[in-house]
Amino acid sequence: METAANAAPAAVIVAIDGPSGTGKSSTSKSVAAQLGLSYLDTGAQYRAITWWMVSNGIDVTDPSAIAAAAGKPEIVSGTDPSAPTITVDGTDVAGPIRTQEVTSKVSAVSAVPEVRTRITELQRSIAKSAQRGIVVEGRDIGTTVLPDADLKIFLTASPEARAARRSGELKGVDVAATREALIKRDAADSGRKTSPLAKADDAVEVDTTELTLKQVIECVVTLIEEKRAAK
Ligand SMILES: Nc1ncnc2c1ncn2[C@@H]1O[C@H](COP(=O)(O)OP(=O)(O)O)[C@@H](O)[C@H]1O
Ligand SMILES: Nc1ccn([C@@H]2O[C@H](COP(=O)(O)OP(=O)(O)O)[C@@H](O)[C@H]2O)c(=O)n1
Repeated sequence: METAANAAPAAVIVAIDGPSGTGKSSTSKSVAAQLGLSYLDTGAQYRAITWWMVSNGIDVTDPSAIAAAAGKPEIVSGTDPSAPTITVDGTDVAGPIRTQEVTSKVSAVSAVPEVRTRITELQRSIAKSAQRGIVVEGRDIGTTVLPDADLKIFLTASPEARAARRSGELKGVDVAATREALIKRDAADSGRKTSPLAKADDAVEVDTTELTLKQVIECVVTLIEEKRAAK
């Protein structure tokens, strides 16, 4: 039998939200790997359902067509932070979900309430089954998906820093065009009626503009360790 002295630490649920390019994915993966937690990229799930809609000829400018199809694809997320996976109906879509086409259409699909209800249920069930705890990153995790999370972080950074980071990844893509596309997507994600991108009242805001990725990771690990110690 385990005693209090050698018992495994209690499962910890961490929500990391914020706009594109603030460092959510890199921070969440690294923190989860360091602390032995699971990891869930909820943006990848919205991208996956968008990829399926586009691939199946659904008109993504028509919310009723999106709503009618929202229950059809089966989306499965692998939660190992060192090798996260995403499949749709058994097909690995990790590459196709990152195309410009999917990126430009994902905000319209993710704004449809039927899509959000379905994906939110999936996210809650994944978080519940993570025995050691999980880091979940997205836009509405602290506000809507996991309002009882042990720790909520809201990452921000200037549009210039975010655009420079993103265009550094997408080789050859212009920084100014990337900045405009990011600002447009932020506005759509923040302005939608159902669970918009927003900071939860009890989230810790971290501005990453002037921080290195290593500093952001250290900051989040420290906050989690403080929460665990207080549990
Ligand atoms: N603090 C930081 N300083 C510099 N580059 C960063 C920082 N945080 C993340 N990056 C880089 O910016 C890019 C976008 O980061 P990512 O974690 O994918 O952001 P998000 O998930 O919020 O969109 C990646 O190439 C990542 O390595
Ligand atoms: N919890 C979430 C996560 C993502 N999303 C949507 O999914 C899109 C892609 O999210 P992402 O995290 O992959 O975006 P990037 O930060 O990689 O650019 C966002 O622009 C939102 O429209 C959402 O609505 N809710």
